[in-house]
Amino acid sequence: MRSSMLRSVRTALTSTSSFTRGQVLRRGFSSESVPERKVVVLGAAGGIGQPLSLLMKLNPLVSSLSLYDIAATPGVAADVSHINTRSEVKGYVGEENLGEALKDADVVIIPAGVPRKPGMTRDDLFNINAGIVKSLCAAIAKYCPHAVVNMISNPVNSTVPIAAEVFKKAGTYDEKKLFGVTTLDVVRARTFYAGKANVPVAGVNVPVVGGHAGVTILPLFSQATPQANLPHDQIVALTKRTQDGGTEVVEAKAGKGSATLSMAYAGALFADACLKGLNGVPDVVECSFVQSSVTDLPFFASKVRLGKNGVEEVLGLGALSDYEKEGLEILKPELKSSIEKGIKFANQS
Ligand SMILES: NC(=O)C1=CN([C@@H]2O[C@H](COP(=O)(O)OP(=O)(O)OC[C@H]3O[C@@H](n4cnc5c(N)ncnc54)[C@H](O)[C@@H]3O)[C@@H](O)[C@H]2O)C=CC1
Ligand SMILES: O=C([O-])CC(=O)C(=O)O
Repeated sequence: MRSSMLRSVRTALTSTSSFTRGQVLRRGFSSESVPERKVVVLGAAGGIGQPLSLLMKLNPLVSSLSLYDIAATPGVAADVSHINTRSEVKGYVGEENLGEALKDADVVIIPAGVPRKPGMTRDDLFNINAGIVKSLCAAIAKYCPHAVVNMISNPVNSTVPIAAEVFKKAGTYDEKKLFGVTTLDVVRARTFYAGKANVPVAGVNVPVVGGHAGVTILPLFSQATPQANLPHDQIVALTKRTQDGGTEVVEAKAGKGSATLSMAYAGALFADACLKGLNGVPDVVECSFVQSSVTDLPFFASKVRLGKNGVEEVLGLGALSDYEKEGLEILKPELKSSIEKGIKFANQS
């Protein structure tokens, strides 16, 4: 999956046409049948939004790219629109244009909201971001109720349940189409594991389950491929580093925000997987925070098979090590209360 996306990016950068015949054939489409797909980025002028918009402009599966923010989108859209790839780019600014931005969307990616500063938890963002997400989701329910939604705004453990409640109230909720983006946890786990195991990172995979904050992030290194049989103390250190990956970046940025570039990469990877699923590409599997019955919690991140309707199958956790079993029990109370906080907020007003 990753190599095919890199191929897509490379092709986009080197081709004057939107995508090559070879690429179209590799994806199993005739050039006539590559579907039109509209992708919307809400918060497109932000730290994540800008590089994510760039990466989506490089994705040959996108035919229409709609960039929305409360400020500065015309500049970002004008800039990105000059890139000679398939999609047509439009920029929208201000709430009065949100409906037009969203209309006919296939995939809506939401990196709108404030990022952390050192000393803050993701939950400290709740007060501001919950309201932003709630109003954006109300607009999605109104203008593109059938779109796949990729929620990046933190705290993901609460913003996804908020989105679900907003959609339920509007009568548009489809649990197959709502995803919390936890791909950055997987990206980090792969990178850190490859470093410790001393294996080429391109071939590494590590499922990451649970949620997207601190101990709720549970990387399953016992299922990492290739297997490296790392000693327990190294697994513990890798787990902790993956859980604290976001904080590592927040501290290094020293007040200038949180992960943006790696998040844009991860967000583009996940949106690409959703588009492939919508287009009927088989065996597209990514970890994501979705409505789930894998545990007793109503939302949970695990491997998900993506298809033409969004979630095709939520996959189980597989065999866990004792350390991972313990981690699963530790994460449940925090994840439960973050989910409940989101549900309560959405139903308050
Ligand atoms: N899921 C994940 O793995 C990750 C999530 N994040 C989260 O992503 C969010 C965005 O982070 P950054 O891009 O660094 O922040 P940023 O502050 O650079 O950008 C946020 C953008 O959202 C826009 N915005 C605010 N209210 C809006 C509204 N009502 N409608 C549309 N746009 C609106 C702002 O104008 C700004 O351009 C944060 O909540 C952050 O915590 C960040 C990294 C990883
Ligand atoms: O740490 C943060 O606040 C941003 C984030 O979610 C991440 O980088 O994983």
